[in-house]
Parts: sequence; C-alpha cells; structure tokens
Amino acid sequence: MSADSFDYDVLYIGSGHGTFDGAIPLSASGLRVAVVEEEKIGGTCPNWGCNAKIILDQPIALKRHLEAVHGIVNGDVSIDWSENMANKHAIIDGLPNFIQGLMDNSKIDVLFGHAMLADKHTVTIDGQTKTADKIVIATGLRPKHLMVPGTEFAHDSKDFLALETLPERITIVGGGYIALEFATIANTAGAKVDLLLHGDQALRSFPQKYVEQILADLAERGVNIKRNVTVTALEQNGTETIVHTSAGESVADWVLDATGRVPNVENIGLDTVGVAYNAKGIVVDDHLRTSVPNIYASGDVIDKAQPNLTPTAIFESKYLMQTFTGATTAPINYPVIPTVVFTSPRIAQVGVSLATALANPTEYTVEEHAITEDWFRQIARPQFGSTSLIYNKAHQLVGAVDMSEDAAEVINTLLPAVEFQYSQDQLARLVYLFPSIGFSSNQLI
Ligand SMILES: Cc1cc2nc3c(=O)[nH]c(=O)nc-3n(C[C@H](O)[C@H](O)[C@H](O)COP(=O)(O)OP(=O)(O)OC[C@H]3O[C@@H](n4cnc5c(N)ncnc54)[C@H](O)[C@@H]3O)c2cc1C
Ligand SMILES: NC(=O)c1ccc[n+]([C@@H]2O[C@H](COP(=O)([O-])OP(=O)(O)OC[C@H]3O[C@@H](n4cnc5c(N)ncnc54)[C@H](O)[C@@H]3O)[C@@H](O)[C@H]2O)c1
Repeated sequence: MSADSFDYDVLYIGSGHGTFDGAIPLSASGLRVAVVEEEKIGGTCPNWGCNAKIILDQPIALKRHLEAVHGIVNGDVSIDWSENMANKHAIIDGLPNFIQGLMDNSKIDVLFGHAMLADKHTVTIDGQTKTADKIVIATGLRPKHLMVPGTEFAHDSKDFLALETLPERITIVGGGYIALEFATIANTAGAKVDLLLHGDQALRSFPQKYVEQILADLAERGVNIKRNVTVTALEQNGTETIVHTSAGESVADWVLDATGRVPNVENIGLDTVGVAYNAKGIVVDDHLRTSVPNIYASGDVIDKAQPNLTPTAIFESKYLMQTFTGATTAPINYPVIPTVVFTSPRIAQVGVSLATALANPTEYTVEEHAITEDWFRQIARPQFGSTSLIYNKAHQLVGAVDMSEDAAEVINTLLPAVEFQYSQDQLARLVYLFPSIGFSSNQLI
C-alpha cells in the first residue's frame, strides 16, 4: 500500500513532549498528522509534572531564601497553600488548550480517546478506526503502586500536585526525585513529614556526599527520615492512615507513594502487533524504531539509558520529525543530558558522574570548589554548597555537579563546554555578564 492510501502519514499515541514538539513542525511541513490523547493534551510535564511542581516550589524557594537572609530581611513569612494552588491553576490550566491551539494551527487532527494498535498500520480509538503509514507510541509512564494491603489508601504525585489544602502529617514512601522534591515542598509549607527510605540511600543517581547534606538539612528542619524501612500495609482509620512498616507503625493524614513510575505498555495492542517491550519500556533501535519497522517510540515509554526527562522526550520527538521529513537518515545521537533535583538547595549534574570519576583516578581528575570561594555566590547567604568539576586526561571538562539554589543555572552554563569539549582558548573567548551565575560558573573552568 502506498502512504497516500492511509488516513495519515504519521499517527502519534499520546500528546506529551514525546509527541508535540516534533509533531507540530512535522504537520507544518505538509505531512498528514494525527495525535490521539485519552487524558489531558500536553501529557505529564505541563499538567502534573515539571510545570505544576516548579510553580508550587517557587514560594518554597523564596521562603528558604528569606530564612537565609533573616536579620537583613525580617518578619514572619508563611505560605498560603490554597493561594499557592490557585496560582498553579491560573498558570497551567490553560496549557492544554494552548498546546492544542498550536496543533490545530499546524493542521494536526487531535483525536480524543484510548488508542490501541489493531495491526501495524491501524489504530482503534474507542471503536473508531484510523490508519497511518507510520505510528509513534509516546504513551509515557504512570505511577507505580506499593504491592501491600491497603495500597489504595496511598496517593500519587498527581494527587499531591492537586492538593487544595496541605495535610498536617504527610508520610512519603520512596527516596527518588518525587519523594525528595515533595518532602522539601511539604516541609517548608508547614507539614510534618515522615520520609521512608527503602534502603539506606536516597537519590541514588546523584553523588551521595551531596545527597547526605540535603538529607541532614531536611532532618534538621523536622523531616523524620527513616532508612531501611519496608512498608508492609496501609490501614485507614477514619481520616487517618496507619502506616505499618518493618520498623513499627506510624500515623499520617496523607500518604504519598513515590516508589517510581512504570511504562504504559499494557492495553495498547503491543502483543497483537508484535512490538517488543519489557518492564522498562518499549525496545527501540538507534532510529527509535520498534521491532515493527513502521512503528516508532518516543519519550518516557522507551527503554533507554538516557534519563526520562522532558528535554530527552523533546529531543526524541524532534529527531523523529527530522527522520520522517527525510532531513536525516542518521541514527539518533543523544547529547549529554543534564539532570536536576529541585530540593533546597538543588543538585544538578551533567556528563561523567562523580562516582565514575572517583572510581577511575587514572582517567579523570576531580576539582571541588566550595560555594564560599566566590563572593558573588555568598550574597544569598547559603548554608552549604559546592561544585565538583570532572576533567579528562587532556584537561577538558567532561562532567560537573553543583549543589546550590542556582545549581540548574550553574550546570546550564557549563553544559556547552561538556557537550562540545571547548578548548581553554575557546573558553577564554566567552564573555559573560558580570556579576552573574554564568560568570561565576565559567570562572571555575
Ligand atoms: C511529578 C513529576 C515531576 C517531574 N518533573 C520534571 C522536571 O522538573 N524536569 C523534567 O525534565 N522532567 C520532569 N518530569 C518528567 C517529565 O514529565 C517526563 O519526562 C515527560 O513528561 C515525558 O513526556 P512523554 O511525552 O514521554 O510522556 P507523557 O507526558 O507522560 O505523555 C504520555 C501521554 O500519553 C497518553 N496516553 C497513554 N496511553 C494512551 C493511549 N492508549 N491512548 C491515548 N493516549 C494515551 C497519556 O494520557 C499522556 O498524556 C517529571 C515527572 C513527574 C511525574
Ligand atoms: N527534577 C526532575 O527532573 C524530576 C522530578 C520528578 C520526577 N522526574 C522523573 O520522574 C521519574 C520518576 O520519579 P520517582 O521519584 O517516582 O522515581 P525514582 O525512580 O526517582 O525513585 C523511586 C524511589 O522509590 C524507591 N522504591 C522503589 N520501590 C520501593 C518500595 N517498595 N518501597 C519503598 N521505596 C521504594 C526507590 O528506591 C527510589 O528511591 C524520575 O526517574 C524522573 O525521570 C524528574
């Protein structure tokens, strides 16, 4: 069959960043494109991920900043959670319509409903049938649930980001991004937080010497951190939830299950069509093709080594757009992808990890700079913070970690040097605004 005999050239399942950043220019280039969404247009990041989280975090970061400059700026500061939530609604509630408007303008057909593959060119959407030359699966992840009696009494990150009132006592199960970011928000906003770690570490992909400083600070601020604890059951008693664990029981008004996220690979017809997948997601080749050559995958649903983040999903959807327009036939060539956890202070990193560098001293050298070495980074009076720089044998910057309130900006500044392996001469030609985080960060290398 020729491509013209199908309803569409490309049909995407899911409307998150794994889809729309590439689908919009693809449709604008003249291809016939459809996007199927069963929930909110834009998917996780705008509606119940990055955007919602960082809006709620903004007053949290401000309150922590004001605490640090207490004595200079005085007066009681408290967070009105309902107003914080109202501000979140005001900023993000219009995003699905905005994103759909972008899709409409580029002539994408937006179809609502649950999509399932019927054969390699056919998708059913709540009974309706559509055909496409190419199909992209971009169905993302969903929260994992504790496999214990009473698991239904726990809530997930989406519920937390929609809380109209902040519960007094919150138990958070897990030690990943969501657990630590939400523990920071809930603690600073005034809740009593229990943080239950399955093992003895949190944020395992970040340098533990930095993570331990974050945990110590949270503990000093009243977060009750329990390590090596296994939740065995949850029980509802009126408005309270009793949390049964290997270390005894405790009581909470609200329990957040932050034990990870799993790929949406079920109930979409993968077995019917023969698309290979595993517990970590859909298997793809270096062109993001699944085991069925005209079916591709994009975003979080892919089983891959790169971190499941919005910028990764955007990179993948744009790569597919270039593939489908014929602008490239090359395999996907991922750049270095930075990561940041929005605790207070934040930790951000890029490139070769600190753990790898320290384990291979003949390959790498590590230089650590305390935040106190730079006058400019003192003005917000941070209690602690550092930057670690990782160099290869040719003394090129190959990795960096920063722990500070400005960590995202520090790592953004260092990112081009890591990605493009700038020489000292090239670095010397970069003139940054002064004083600024960019200037201070560039001074380090
Ligand atoms: C709480 C939280 C905070 C986060 N914070 C950050 C952050 O600060 N920075 C960052 O970079 N990343 C962050 N992330 C990760 C980021 O949100 C994801 O990496 C990104 O949204 C992935 O996009 P995606 O398009 O692959 O998937 P999604 O955005 O999840 O989109 C998948 C879409 O597919 C739809 N769908 C699924 N199955 C079907 C079907 N059968 N039919 C029709 N539609 C279907 C879903 O409804 C969903 O809308 C966060 C995630 C969470 C949960
Ligand atoms: N700042 C950001 O970029 C950001 C923020 C939030 C989420 N995200 C994305 O969302 C993904 C999911 O985040 P997450 O925090 O849900 O997952 P995660 O994989 O980061 O953390 C899951 C945590 O749950 C723990 N855990 C697993 N099973 C458990 C059990 N039975 N009992 C107790 N603890 C258990 C793990 O040890 C781990 O600490 C991240 O990997 C990231 O890709 C990114």
